[in-house]
Amino acid sequence: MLTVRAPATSANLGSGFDVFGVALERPADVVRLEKADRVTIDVTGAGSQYIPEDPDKNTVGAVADALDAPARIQIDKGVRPASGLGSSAASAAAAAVGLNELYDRGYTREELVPIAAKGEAVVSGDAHDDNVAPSIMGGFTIATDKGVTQVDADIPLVACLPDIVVSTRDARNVVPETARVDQMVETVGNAAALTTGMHRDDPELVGQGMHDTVVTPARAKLIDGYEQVREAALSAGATGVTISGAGPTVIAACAEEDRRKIASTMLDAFGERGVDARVYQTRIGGGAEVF
Ligand SMILES: Nc1ncnc2c1ncn2[C@@H]1O[C@H](COP(=O)(O)OP(=O)(O)OP(=O)(O)O)[C@@H](O)[C@H]1O
Ligand SMILES: N[C@@H](CCO)C(=O)O
Repeated sequence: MLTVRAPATSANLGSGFDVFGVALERPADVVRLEKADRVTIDVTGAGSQYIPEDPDKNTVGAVADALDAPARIQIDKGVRPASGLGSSAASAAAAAVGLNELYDRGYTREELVPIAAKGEAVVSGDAHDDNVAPSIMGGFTIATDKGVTQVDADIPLVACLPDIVVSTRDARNVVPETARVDQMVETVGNAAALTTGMHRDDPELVGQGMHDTVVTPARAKLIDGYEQVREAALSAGATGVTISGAGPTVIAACAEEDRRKIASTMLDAFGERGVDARVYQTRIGGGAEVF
């Protein structure tokens, strides 16, 4: 029996749509795996009532298939599904890391990323690497079709999850099909600033680089109160605010000393719109751990 803790993640970070991701120190999924003749899945914890236990419909089933590694898999969800915090990816990442070890398959962490992404294809129709990469490798990741570049980074973050459900599938349907050249120029500048900020552990530069005028405004319409929460976080000292993954979580980068105030301000701003929310005071953390 193996136990794996795989962290929640935040993909996109504004300027890095479908490319950037960070591992969060908390929350996380905890997955227990044991060799078996066939794949069985039990799910408990946050939002478990909405998560299928059928191996053909759960992200971990696709990973077990890809690794030819049947197992009894118990998932304790720390990350609510359809949250924008890489819920489905955290389970897939934990299964990939755990089954690789349980069956001694010998893949490196980077090689496990496309295997875990097969789980993401089950739920969103596309195999994105931008959540599974940081959940497996930790830190800040740049996932492209050439592979994954990983940097250990230390940036304080606030992730505020409203009681709204936005599925990745729905959020992808509102992504514009085209962008103007001036928006492309701005995005390149922001993505470069963010990447440099991650190398320097600089929350100002990371926050500046989270600005995005292409995908985020289209998706913000799916999140009641997004603009108010963003404004509130910025006025409380956040260096940058954007939608986490496909939403509805709103994520803010900040200096350590402002984190608590930003967290309560974001909760209040959702509350003023009549939207219940919960908040995680977190930071960029490590990848999946095996116990
Ligand atoms: N192991 C799993 N954990 C969580 N959700 C799962 C799992 N397996 C299948 N699902 C399904 O995946 C869907 C949630 O995935 P989705 O990609 O929409 O959200 P997310 O992973 O929280 O967000 P994002 O990818 O935007 O960060 C739900 O329909 C859920 O039932
Ligand atoms: N990059 C993906 C992350 C969610 O899987 C998106 O924003 O749609």
